[in-house]
Amino acid sequence: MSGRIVSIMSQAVQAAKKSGSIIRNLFQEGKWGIVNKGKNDLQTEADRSAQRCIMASLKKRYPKVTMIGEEELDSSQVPEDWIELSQSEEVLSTADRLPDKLKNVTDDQIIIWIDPLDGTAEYTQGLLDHVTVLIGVTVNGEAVGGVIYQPYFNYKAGPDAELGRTIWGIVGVGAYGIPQPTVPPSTGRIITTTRSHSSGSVKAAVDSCEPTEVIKVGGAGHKVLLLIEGKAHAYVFASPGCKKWDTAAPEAVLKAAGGKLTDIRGVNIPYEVNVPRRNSSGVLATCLESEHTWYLNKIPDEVKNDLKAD
Ligand SMILES: Nc1ncnc2c1ncn2[C@@H]1O[C@H](COP(=O)(O)O)[C@@H](OP(=O)(O)O)[C@H]1O
Ligand SMILES: [Mg+2]
Ligand SMILES: [Mg+2]
Ligand SMILES: [Mg+2]
Repeated sequence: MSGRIVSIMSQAVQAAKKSGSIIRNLFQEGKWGIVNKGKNDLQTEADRSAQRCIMASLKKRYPKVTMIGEEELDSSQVPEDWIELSQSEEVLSTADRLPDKLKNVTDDQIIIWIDPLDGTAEYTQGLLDHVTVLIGVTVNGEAVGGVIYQPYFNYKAGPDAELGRTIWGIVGVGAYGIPQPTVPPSTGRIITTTRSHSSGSVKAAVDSCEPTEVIKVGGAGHKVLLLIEGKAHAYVFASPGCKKWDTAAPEAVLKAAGGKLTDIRGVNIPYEVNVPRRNSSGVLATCLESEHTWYLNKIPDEVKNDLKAD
C-alpha cells in the first residue's frame, strides 16, 4: 500500500480547507451554538460542523483508518456538499520523496487526530487569526504528517483579501505553505504560550526560560505557526490542558520544518490508540531542534515532577 500517507495527507489538506469555509460561514451567520464542556472549555457549532465535515470526508475514502476527534459526536450523517473527496496535487507530487519508513504503511498502523477548531476560546472572542484546523497523521504512535489550516489568515487585510492559508508537512519530505525556510528570530528569546489557560506552573516554566518577550496567543496550532514563521523561539506550556489532537499535526509540521515538539520533560508524546487523550506532562516546542535541550534544561525540576504523564 505504497503512498498511503501521501494519499491521506492530500485529502486532509482539502478537507481542512472545506471545514475552514464551513467555520467562516457559521461565523458570518452568527450561528454560535455554544456548549460548555467544562471549566474554560467551550464548544461551538463551528467546532462540531468542522469535525463532522473532516471525519465524514476522510471516512469515506479510508473507512478502516482509526480517526479520533476532539468533539464527541456522530459524523455518519452529514450534508452531501460537506464531503470533500478531492486530493491536493501539491501533496501528491511529493510521493517520490517519501522516506522508506513511511512507504508500505498499512491502515491499522495509522491514526488520524482531528482538532476541528483549535483556539475556540479566542474564536468566541473574535480573535480570529488564532484559530486553526488541525489534522495530524500518526504511524505506530509517532506524528509523521500534519495539516494546519488557518481559516482567517489575512482577515485584517481588507475586503478583497483572500482568506485562509494551508501549512502542511510530512516528516522527511518537508513543510509547505510558509514563505521561507524556518529560522528563529535573530535576537532575544521570544517565548509563546497560552493566552486563556494559564496557571502558576505555566508562568513558572516561561519565566525560567529567561524570555526577552512573551507572546500569549490562543491555539496550539497558532503557537507552532509562530515558531515555523520565525516569530518565536519556543512554545512553553507546563500544564496538563493540551490533548493529543492539539499536538499531533503541529508536531509533525514542526518536525518536517526542522523543529522539535515534546512534553515539558523532553519525552516524545505517544499517539497509540490507547494513550490518554490529555498531554498531562505539558508541551515544549522549539523552532530549531538544536535549541530544544537549552529550554529543557531551564525548566525547573519541580515543574517537571508536578507534570507526570497519566
Ligand atoms: N486548562 C485547559 N482546559 C481545557 N483545555 C485546555 C486547557 N489548556 C489548554 N487546553 C486546550 O489546548 C488547546 C490550546 O490551548 P491554549 O490556546 O490555551 O494554548 C485548546 O484547544 P481547543 O481550543 O481546540 O479546545 C485548549 O482548549
Ligand atoms: Mg476545545
Ligand atoms: Mg485544540
Ligand atoms: Mg478544538
